[in-house]
Amino acid sequence: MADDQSAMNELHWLIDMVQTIEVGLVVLDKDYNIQLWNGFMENHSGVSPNSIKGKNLFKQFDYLPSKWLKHKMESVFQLKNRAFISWEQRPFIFQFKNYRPITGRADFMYQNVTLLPLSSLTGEVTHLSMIVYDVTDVAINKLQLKAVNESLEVLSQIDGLTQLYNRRHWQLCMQKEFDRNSRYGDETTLVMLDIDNFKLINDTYGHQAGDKVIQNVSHLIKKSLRETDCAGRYGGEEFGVVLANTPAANALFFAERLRKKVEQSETVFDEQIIKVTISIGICDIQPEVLTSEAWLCLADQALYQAKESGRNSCAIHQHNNN
Ligand SMILES: Nc1nc2c(ncn2[C@@H]2O[C@H](COP(=O)(O)OP(=O)(O)OP(=O)(O)O)[C@@H](O)[C@H]2O)c(=O)[nH]1
Repeated sequence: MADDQSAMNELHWLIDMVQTIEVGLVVLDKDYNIQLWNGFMENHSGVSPNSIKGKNLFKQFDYLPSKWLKHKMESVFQLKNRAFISWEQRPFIFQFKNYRPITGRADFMYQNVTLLPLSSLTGEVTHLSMIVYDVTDVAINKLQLKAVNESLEVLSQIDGLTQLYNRRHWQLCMQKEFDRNSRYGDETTLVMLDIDNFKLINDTYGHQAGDKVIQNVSHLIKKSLRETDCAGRYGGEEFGVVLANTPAANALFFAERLRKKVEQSETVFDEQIIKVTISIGICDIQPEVLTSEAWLCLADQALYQAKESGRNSCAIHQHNNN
């Protein structure tokens, strides 16, 4: 008798907690009919448990991304696994207003949602539970930080993906070297390089894999530099390196070393090994090169030549006086 009383108490407490907890709890049957709708869901939707019990979730909330969400729910039923939906994937599932004072600027409640299979006494998954977490504070903080970082990054000289100089800053750097060369006649060489058949990498492995390849090549470039060299990401998968105090013949050593390093390296993405090669164009400054733009153009022509000769190779621009 005492045990019964205690069990009843426990059940009562549990029900009380389910109703008052600051987390949304919904139980659905296999036809997506609502079997449980706790106090959190009632408070934020304005719909009471009594009025919604037995109703179809997707008919009741026609804004829900039904195809996508049903697909996720189906997999929970079939695989008997949990599924998670992060606010970064979709800011919210339920359109609830945000009432939090600190993050008052958010128009809606950001949510993380867990889908949980619920088994019957026979072990069969007959229902699933949606657990809805209000993560507005975390999301707003993260978004604000991201916005600040983004504006700082735009202002800075560094390319976000590769951590090399961005195009704008690299071009300034190249211009400075060109001017210095005009004044002091130092030997300076420009090296332009480009990942071969990069479109194919993106098409085969996806853009994220492509980004990782770009990062890997950038890393190898960085490791090959001396302190006085200046490397930047000129375009998507094209890079420029200004080698100060280096004649073209020596730049070829640098270029060949880098070409081989890239050829031998591997980028691992999603357990797949991706191998790439690069083509390289080299151009030093001779009297006929009158501007930094012309210098860049000649190095680019040499790069084109390297591509034409079958890729994975280096080409030096031959000046008319040579
Ligand atoms: N993943 C990724 N791809 C990029 C980025 N920037 C540019 N690309 C892609 O790089 C590819 C460059 O392709 P193309 O210019 O045709 O050259 P390619 O396929 O490398 O061929 P070759 O240069 O002739 O060897 C394009 O598909 C761009 O979309 C980036 O930041 N990340």
